[in-house]
Amino acid sequence: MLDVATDPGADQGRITGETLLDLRNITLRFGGVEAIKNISFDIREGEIRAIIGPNGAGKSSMLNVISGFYVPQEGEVWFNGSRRPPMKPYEVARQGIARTFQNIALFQGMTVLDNVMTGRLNAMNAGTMSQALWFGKARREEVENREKVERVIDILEIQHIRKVPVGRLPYGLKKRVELARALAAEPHLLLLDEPMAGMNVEEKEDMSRFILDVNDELGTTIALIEHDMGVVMDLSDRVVVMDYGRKIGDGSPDEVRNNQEVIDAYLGVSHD
Ligand SMILES: Nc1ncnc2c1ncn2[C@@H]1O[C@H](COP(=O)(O)OP(=O)(O)OP(=O)(O)O)[C@@H](O)[C@H]1O
Repeated sequence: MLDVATDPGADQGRITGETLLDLRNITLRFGGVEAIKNISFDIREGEIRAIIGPNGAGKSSMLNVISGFYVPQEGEVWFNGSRRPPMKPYEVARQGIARTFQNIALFQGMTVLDNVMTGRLNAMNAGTMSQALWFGKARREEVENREKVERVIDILEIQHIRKVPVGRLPYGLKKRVELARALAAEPHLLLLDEPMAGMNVEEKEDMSRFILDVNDELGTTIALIEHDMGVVMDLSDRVVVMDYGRKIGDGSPDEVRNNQEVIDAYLGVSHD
């Protein structure tokens, strides 16, 4: 049994598990620009991990390394205890890493339910022929897919809009549908790129609550980039801070809040 006092993953009274993702000495360059400079940090099973830093710090680049959109020139990515070879983003997704984007990327003309169902495409295995004939494995899979999608719809409280085309929804709800679609894939690790960007206070509160519910009820490990410091400090178990491609802080929200280099580079400047 895990012990809060002795378990290395216990931060601020919350127990998190073994290392799920381990980034070791990652360096990423775009021509002459070094977007990530020799950065190492890990993400533990079950935690909410924030990546913060001023504009241009390299946060999105880091998320893109994790999701396989960029392959770093140097360093190693370890996932679930194995070193990950260079992979295409769809292969990374199959390994159980899902993401949302800064700008909403949904099918605007399709209903909420259909959009969320597209999140399960990777998980569908039955052959085209049996799907066409609608029997056996394909039928069982369809029922199972619907059940999983319904659970996500339930947790994110979007039942009332399931038949509504996404294009007709307000911004905050669209972001929630995007979260639902990523979750429909049942990821081990969910990457959220600025999930609160462009939201009003009420929408941010809702989204924070849903992120906590997802982490709590589905046990999903979450890594997120976020600019709103109040949200970051409230939600996260641990925070990594980047500045000009370097890591300048890493620890609990309290540790990061009191780190002088972080205060100088970021918090002290724009978030007094
Ligand atoms: N595809 C690319 N080609 C060339 N340079 C890039 C590319 N993507 C990012 N960069 C550069 O890498 C650096 C880090 O950018 P990145 O977008 O990762 O920062 P960020 O912390 O996510 O910034 P923001 O908070 O503004 O989104 C910047 O100097 C940026 O101009």
